[in-house]
Amino acid sequence: MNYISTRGAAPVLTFGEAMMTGLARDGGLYVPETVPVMAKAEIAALAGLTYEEIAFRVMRPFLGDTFRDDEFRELIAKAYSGFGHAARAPLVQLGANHFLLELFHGPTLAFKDFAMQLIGQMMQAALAKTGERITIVGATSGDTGSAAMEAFRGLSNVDLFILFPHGRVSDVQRRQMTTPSEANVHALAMDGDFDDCQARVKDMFNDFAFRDGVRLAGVNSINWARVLAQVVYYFSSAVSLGAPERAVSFTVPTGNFGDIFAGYIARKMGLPIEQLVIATNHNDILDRAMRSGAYKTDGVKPSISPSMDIQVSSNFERALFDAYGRDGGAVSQLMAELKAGGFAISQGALQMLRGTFASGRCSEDETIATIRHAFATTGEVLCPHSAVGVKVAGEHLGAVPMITLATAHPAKFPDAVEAAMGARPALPLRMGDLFDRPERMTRVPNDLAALQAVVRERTAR
Ligand SMILES: Cc1ncc(COP(=O)(O)O)c(C=O)c1O
Ligand SMILES: N[C@@H](CCOP(=O)(O)O)C(=O)O
Repeated sequence: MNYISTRGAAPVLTFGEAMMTGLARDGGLYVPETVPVMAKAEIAALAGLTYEEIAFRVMRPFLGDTFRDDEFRELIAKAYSGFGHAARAPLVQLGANHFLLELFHGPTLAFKDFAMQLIGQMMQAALAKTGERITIVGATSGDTGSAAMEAFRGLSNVDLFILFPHGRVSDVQRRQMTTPSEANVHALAMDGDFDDCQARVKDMFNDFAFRDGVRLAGVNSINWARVLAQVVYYFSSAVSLGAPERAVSFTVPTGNFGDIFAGYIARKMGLPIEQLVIATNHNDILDRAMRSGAYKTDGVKPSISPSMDIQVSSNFERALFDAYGRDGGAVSQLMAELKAGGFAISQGALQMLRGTFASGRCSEDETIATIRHAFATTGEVLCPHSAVGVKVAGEHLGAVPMITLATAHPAKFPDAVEAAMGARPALPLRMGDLFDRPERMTRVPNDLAALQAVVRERTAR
């Protein structure tokens, strides 16, 4: 299985190489050259299997010979052993034909744990074979960072730096990143918004002297392995509702487009998905682009669903690559225009995107109202991101079951939940002392050279 860049000018890599490389050297994102298709009988055979076994069967065809089968099974087992629910990703019913996929039972209470716990295991296994030491730099609007800290803290061959927008993540998210005491993890509170953090991470990858000097790797969803691990729960939830005999639809709270792109891959693999609905908060660039055909940034607006406060939606590039007939030159041109503020999607590409994704947006007031309504009618306490999904899903219900992804635990965002319900959800017992632990973080400017200096200084030995 080969991996190629969305900009068409980087070396073709294996799965293992793409995982350790992160951003392609031409600035693009790696995607599989071809997507393996599962036969209907193979999908049907997933029903009733453990989450771990489904994960093995769904991901195995993408891996080539990076891991032996027994080794990969063991990595999967270790990755999900710390989850607080036997089903890993349980479904609960919200309405007649509407289900919620709870993706927040991992160690840091967000869907990021599904991929981050596995990539942590896979990277450790790969590094143990080569004896290498790497530096991971990641950008976060709150959840990727905490999940990465949990997955990589204490490892002797990894230094992890997480850039988060200062003052724009919830207190729980910040503390999840600033309270790990292990010396190999570093929380950097940067001036700016998430888009700035993500842009600086990509700048570091595009500075080859720096990149090669510190042996830079990435665990944002620029890393294909992150997207791949997220494909699994589309399969596990769909088969439990009758796929492949019965089609299902998904609504996905969306920011960086990684999670919904995983759904797109599941559909290409043969999973019968009727609708794939993008749900945005008031940072609605994706919804606007789908409606108007113009992808134009207009500044990140803080919201009560802060993890989705994103305008430059990294993985949209992967969808554009397919929408433009896998023309890397065309994608490079669009990304150059994006740096200057935006681009117009061609008619042909727009037609493909509209045929593939539906979309909707949810205002701040609607988010609050949805949390309140879901609790009153079902007893389910939604986090604000999941509420964005539930509200938009409500506009797309049809004959087939709709599955809305619940991407984080409500206790990560107690202020929004309290505003809706008048009560603050409690953190799980194992995290009960989060607010008593000492914090450790470094304030950094939105400046590439200054950030590189911090990374170099702390990785020098
Ligand atoms: C809680 C939560 N919901 C939704 C999203 C959006 O996911 P994606 O960036 O994959 O679109 C994020 C951030 O990624 C998140 O942390
Ligand atoms: N919402 C994310 C933003 C980064 O997304 P990623 O999937 O590319 O890592 C976060 O919580 O950090």
